[in-house]
Amino acid sequence: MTMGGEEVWSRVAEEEDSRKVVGWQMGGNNSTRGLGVFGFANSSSLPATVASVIDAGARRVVEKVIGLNMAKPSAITADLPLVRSPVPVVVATVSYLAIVWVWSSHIKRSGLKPRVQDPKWLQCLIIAHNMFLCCLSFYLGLGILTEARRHRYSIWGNPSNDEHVKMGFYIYIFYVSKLYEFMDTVVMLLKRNLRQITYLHLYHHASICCVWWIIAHLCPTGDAYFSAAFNSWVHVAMYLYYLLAATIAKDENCRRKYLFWGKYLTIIQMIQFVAFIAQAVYGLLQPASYVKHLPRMLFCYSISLLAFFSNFFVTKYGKSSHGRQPKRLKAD
Ligand SMILES: CC(C)(COP(=O)(O)OP(=O)(O)OC[C@H]1O[C@@H](n2cnc3c(N)ncnc32)[C@H](O)[C@@H]1OP(=O)(O)O)[C@@H](O)C(=O)NCCC(=O)NCCSC(=O)CC(=O)O
Repeated sequence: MTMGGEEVWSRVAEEEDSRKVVGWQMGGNNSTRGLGVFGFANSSSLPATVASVIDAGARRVVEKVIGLNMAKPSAITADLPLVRSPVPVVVATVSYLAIVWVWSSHIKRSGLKPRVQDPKWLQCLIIAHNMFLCCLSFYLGLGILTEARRHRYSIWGNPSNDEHVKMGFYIYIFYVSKLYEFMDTVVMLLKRNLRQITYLHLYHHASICCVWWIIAHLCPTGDAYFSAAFNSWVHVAMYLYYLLAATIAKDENCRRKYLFWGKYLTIIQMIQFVAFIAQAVYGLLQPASYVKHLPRMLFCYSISLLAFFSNFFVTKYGKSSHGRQPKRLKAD
């Protein structure tokens, strides 16, 4: 029996499709994953091969290291851009670190000093960026608390619930905003403020979006509300601080007068991490209350951030009473 031309083409297309599907499906066993990779290699699509390897690798890390079950994504966010697969967040994070490394090395090598006066366009950019994040954080902080109240959430111990669609939407936006926050580092680089690009800053910015990808992907409701709401309100204050810092005159008296509260802001940030640690301990003691193994991740992550911020606090505010680093003397 012979096949007609159309039938042959549809067979070929089906095989091609199934090879791609195998490449993206990570629920299968090791041999099917391998097949997926070879499938892409055969169709000579290098980016797709790389993407499938990243996808498989990231899911494996989350499953093996954190112990989460990646086979059960949340129905609310399963098909939303930047959540469906870990590839965008991994690529964005690696590119972010690479760009920061190249750009800051260039600043160092060229001997460029921090700007004494920002040009107008940079001032406008920084003001717009901080205003945007301050308003977005306010919107998210208010929206998440309103939803939590509507669904009668307790402070902790709220299981994930795919019927809380609006809460899932807020957590999704919160996750995407963590990717946008890479702009903070761009601001530091444009100002050539290398003193601000610390291990704390890079660790925080590079890891937080991966942590929130996991939450947005698996459980964007229930107890996720607590950290998202708390952090949003902290960020309202933080971006107000940066907004003020970017608009006031750069002399020491002005900073002392208007930015003295930066120290208290850092303390509030540390209280925030202590609250997350307490929430994680509660989750570890009540394992049925949220997603299994997630409290363990939250615990380790919050401890690491608390350690970084404690070090920042001692370094920045320990030596001087008003919390400024040594003044810059020369213009670039
Ligand atoms: C007081 C803090 C909020 C900020 O500490 P800093 O050392 O950065 O503060 P600073 O006084 O030097 O900041 C003033 C300088 O920042 C510039 N600036 C303005 N807008 C900015 C922005 N969006 N991002 C980065 N810098 C910005 C100003 O123009 C000014 O430059 P110039 O000096 O030239 O005039 C602190 O508590 C803190 O967060 N420290 C960690 C540093 C960090 O990376 N924070 C953000 C992510 S951590 C985070 O977000 C944790 C959390 O989730 O709570």
